[in-house]
Amino acid sequence: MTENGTVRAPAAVPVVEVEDLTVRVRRGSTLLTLVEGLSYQVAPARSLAIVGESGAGKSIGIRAVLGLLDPRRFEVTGTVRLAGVDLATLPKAKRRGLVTSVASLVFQDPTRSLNPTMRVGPQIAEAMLAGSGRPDEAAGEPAVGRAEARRRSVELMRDVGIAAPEERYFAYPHELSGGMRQRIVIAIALACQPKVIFCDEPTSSLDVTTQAAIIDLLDGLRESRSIGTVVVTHDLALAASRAEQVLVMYGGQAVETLPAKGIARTSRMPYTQALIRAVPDVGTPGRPPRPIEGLPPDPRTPPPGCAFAPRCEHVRDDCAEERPALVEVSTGHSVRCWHPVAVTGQETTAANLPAARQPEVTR
Ligand SMILES: Nc1ncnc2c1ncn2[C@@H]1O[C@H](COP(=O)(O)OP(=O)(O)OP(=O)(O)O)[C@@H](O)[C@H]1O
Repeated sequence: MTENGTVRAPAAVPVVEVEDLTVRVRRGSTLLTLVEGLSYQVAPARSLAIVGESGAGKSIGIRAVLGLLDPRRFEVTGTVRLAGVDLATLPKAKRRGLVTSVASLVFQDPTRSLNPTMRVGPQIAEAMLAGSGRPDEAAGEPAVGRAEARRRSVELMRDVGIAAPEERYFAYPHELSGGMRQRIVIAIALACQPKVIFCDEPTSSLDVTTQAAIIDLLDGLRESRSIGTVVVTHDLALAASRAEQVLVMYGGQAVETLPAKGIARTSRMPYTQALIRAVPDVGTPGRPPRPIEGLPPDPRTPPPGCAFAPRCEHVRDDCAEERPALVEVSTGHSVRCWHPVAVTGQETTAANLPAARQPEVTR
């Protein structure tokens, strides 16, 4: 209740909340850390892009959230809440059901997600008929029957921009273009009426025009169906132009998280700035992209201090000594860096950070 007596609408429950997610893989008698202390949340109809070079831990991170990693090989710790439910509080059997009813995953390569021997429409209907694809059951209504699943699948095909869906329902995947196949994959992802869709490089196997069309489609669905999206991508330009919040990963950790708007001006982490400089800027032909020199850290030999220090052009002696913590520098903007860089290229002293949030010393 507010001071003038009006009732304030409750804040929407995030569709996904990840807290302190750490993933280790067993290698012989040792455990290698692939993702460490990852935290983020996404509200309904909001979008987060997770960006970073190959091997940063983006894909392993989302697979861990969705419980897709083999527990015999991977050790996953931390908290994952989907639509407000902490997965750890559910018995194993119910956990899978909740994940599949709340979250969907769209992979990079649609040909690998689709069954090549099955017509595309029935693949959507199958997803709907699977246990999680019975949205009416929760409301006490009967489960979807085959005829209804087929009718809804045709509707979904239309919703994802497939023309003449009644005919294409019977097409095999190889009879469709790459963009059409990815639309089918998105229709399958929608079949369970998810609250959040995770997309792992959803457009990198497609040509540029089709990429834009697929991203437009995902944006439209996010708004019209109030679905949260988490998009994993190498493409910082894509992330910055289409997501609301960007989380930059390096060496298995979040190194900067910030609003996407104006990221080129607002970023404070030298790694994010290096990623921005590596993007070809078609608007300024005189300024060629600058690839980041050197290689990301190997999880077998993690550096003792800041993981980016060996490649950072702003590195100082103390950077390689201890690992910096992720520190909030303004609302919605956190940086893991001992000497965050200001927009002008000048380094910010730790004294410029809020006193209670000085980078912690973690050994
Ligand atoms: N199945 C696996 N078993 C063991 N280690 C793995 C496995 N999959 C990935 N890794 C390791 O985990 C780390 C993170 O990989 P991940 O695929 O999450 O990176 P990424 O940021 O998604 O990169 P890319 O964009 O190339 O997919 C890498 O060091 C990788 O070698």
